[in-house]
Amino acid sequence: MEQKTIKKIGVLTSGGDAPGMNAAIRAVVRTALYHDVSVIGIRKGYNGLINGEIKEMYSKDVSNVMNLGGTILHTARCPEMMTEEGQNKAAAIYKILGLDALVVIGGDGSYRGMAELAKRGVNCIGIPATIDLDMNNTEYTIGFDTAVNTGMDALNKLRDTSSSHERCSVVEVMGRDAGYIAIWCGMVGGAEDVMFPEEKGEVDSAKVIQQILENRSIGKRHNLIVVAEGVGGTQKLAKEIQEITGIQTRATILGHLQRGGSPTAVDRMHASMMGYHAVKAILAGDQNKVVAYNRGRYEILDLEKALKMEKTLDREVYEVIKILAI
Ligand SMILES: Nc1ncnc2c1ncn2[C@@H]1O[C@H](COP(=O)(O)OP(=O)(O)OP(=O)(O)O)[C@@H](O)[C@H]1O
Ligand SMILES: O=P(O)(O)OC[C@H]1O[C@](O)(CO)[C@@H](O)[C@@H]1O
Ligand SMILES: [Mg+2]
Repeated sequence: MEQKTIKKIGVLTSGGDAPGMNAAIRAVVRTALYHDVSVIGIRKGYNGLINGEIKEMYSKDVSNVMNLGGTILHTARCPEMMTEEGQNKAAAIYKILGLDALVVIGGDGSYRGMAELAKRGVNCIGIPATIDLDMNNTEYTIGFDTAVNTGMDALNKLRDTSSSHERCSVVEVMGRDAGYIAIWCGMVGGAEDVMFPEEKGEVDSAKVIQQILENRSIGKRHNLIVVAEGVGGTQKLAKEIQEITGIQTRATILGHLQRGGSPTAVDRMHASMMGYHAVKAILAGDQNKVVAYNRGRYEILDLEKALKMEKTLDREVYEVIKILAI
């Protein structure tokens, strides 16, 4: 079959913003322009596609963005894209714009949106970007490293004050459905315990309180507990710890702080390489693929297969956190 010449592609960012998205946009735009392919930037994720909020992008549009958090294309959660009507509209606009491919930079939900578009004749290429790291087909997602470094920095600061007052500090990090940020922050911040959504029935405040008391009995003068957003009840847990143990306890919810900030070198590197590989895949004639990073290499996987892959949170890290916390 004769390969179609690629002349014009679209790019959008979708779901929660993630530090490094701008570096990925830059790489997509500049790799495409280098190969004489024009690029249409679509604003506010799938919303912008449905409403035709677009702008042609030139090299200068991605100058000085590598170091910026957030996304210069803006992003959104788009309820309309969850409906057939919205999906049909998005696919129709893609065709009206005369795009040969659409690069979607986003998380697992954004990939599910891509699968709907693929069914309607849109050639989608995904770049994994979410601070949550909860994508089954790739060992890395853009934004995770920056978010964990932000969490670590906060834990360092909270350690200063909680050790000075000999208090317990309960810190809530992001992750509604996934505990990767919590587990990593727990390890690199030296927490005594971590509560994460994948524990399901096992999330147990009595166990955490028991651990705090044991650690105090062996001479620890302060405590640091990390809770993932998906577990919730952080304020309540802090109150319970204080009431039962008599130890002054403070709760801190880091919230959206973890989504912002200048991307780390790790995020800039992955974003640049993934953006480059996405465009190279389009030029090679690939249809409905995603870029992934596994076993130290960048890969191009089938979108359908990628969505069916499974990944489980590595509990070994959690076990090590517990061993190192004594
Ligand atoms: N099943 C689906 N069908 C069609 N579109 C979807 C589907 N799931 C999600 N989307 C679209 O993708 C958008 C982004 O998804 P979501 O809000 O889950 O964020 P994400 O891409 O997983 O990123 P993050 O988790 O980092 O915020 C949704 O707002 C919606 O427009
Ligand atoms: O910004 P929103 O829409 O409140 O979403 C928050 C969610 O987004 C994430 O930050 C991922 O982007 C999750 O960790 C969090 O649960
Ligand atoms: Mg997600």
